[in-house]
Amino acid sequence: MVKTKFFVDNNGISTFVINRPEKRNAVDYEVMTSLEKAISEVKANPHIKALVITGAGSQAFCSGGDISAFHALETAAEAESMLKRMGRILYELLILPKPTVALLNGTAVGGGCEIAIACDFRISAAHSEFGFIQGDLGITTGWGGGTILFEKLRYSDAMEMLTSSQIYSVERAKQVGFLSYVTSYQELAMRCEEWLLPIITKPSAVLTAYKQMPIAKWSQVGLWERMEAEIDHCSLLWESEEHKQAVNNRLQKKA
Ligand SMILES: CC[C@H](C(=O)O)C(=O)SCCNC(=O)CCNC(=O)[C@H](O)C(C)(C)COP(=O)(O)OP(=O)(O)OC[C@H]1O[C@@H](n2cnc3c(N)ncnc32)[C@H](O)[C@@H]1OP(=O)(O)O
Repeated sequence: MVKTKFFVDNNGISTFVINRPEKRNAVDYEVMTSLEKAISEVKANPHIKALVITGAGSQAFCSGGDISAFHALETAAEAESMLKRMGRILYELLILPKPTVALLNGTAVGGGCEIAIACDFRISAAHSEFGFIQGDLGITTGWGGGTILFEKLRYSDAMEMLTSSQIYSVERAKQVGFLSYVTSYQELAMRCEEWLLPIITKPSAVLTAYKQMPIAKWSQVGLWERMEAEIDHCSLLWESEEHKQAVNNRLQKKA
């Protein structure tokens, strides 16, 4: 089964699907490569007006990094190589000069929440749940998502989401500003198109000019450099006994 899908509809709305429902749409190196290519295509193709990222099935949007693929990374240097690769992909997603939507078809945890916060908008099915669970694994966010969250949510709400590692319902996630809109799973795709149509019918130059406003600010405040610092912190914690134990516990649960 192909791990990702990418297609463009007649309105110029492109959709990237993480197609690993059997692994709750976990991100491995192949998914990273496909997402990198999709973002480049959206950026370069003038006929593409927007990018929607979603997951296959109804159980998960994305469960973050693929534990089976990444648990072999032992040293800080090995971890940093993976984390920085995905961190750069999420930075390119963040600064993409076209509207981006995380279409939350189900649960998003760990790096799944980091992908979601890198998008302009988050539209969720009513049953989805969200959690920056990295803290429970003895690490921090490691794809730059914590740094981005502090840019998009109120300080105290971002700090609570990150440090508590709690699982948020759609109601609580909407209340803290993590979600843009909530609808039924059945109407998710239709509501997403309704959301985007009044935006993508504006001239591309208008949309690009608006996106350049936060991009300029992020450049001035060194957002990428701050994301790199987050990645460095996560890399160092990757070697901790707490992280190793948490991952082994998770893998043993599977066994
Ligand atoms: C900086 C990013 C950072 C990193 O890269 O380390 C992270 O993303 S850290 C966070 C890593 N992710 C997790 O720890 C999430 C682990 N998964 C879960 O908590 C649950 O699976 C959940 C809540 C996403 C869904 O729960 P549900 O009960 O619906 O499913 P199961 O737990 O029974 O899992 C079904 C099936 O999927 C496999 N699975 C789920 N998540 C992952 C994952 N992240 N990597 C690899 N595989 C995953 C799970 O092992 C089961 O497979 P099976 O072969 O059927 O046992």
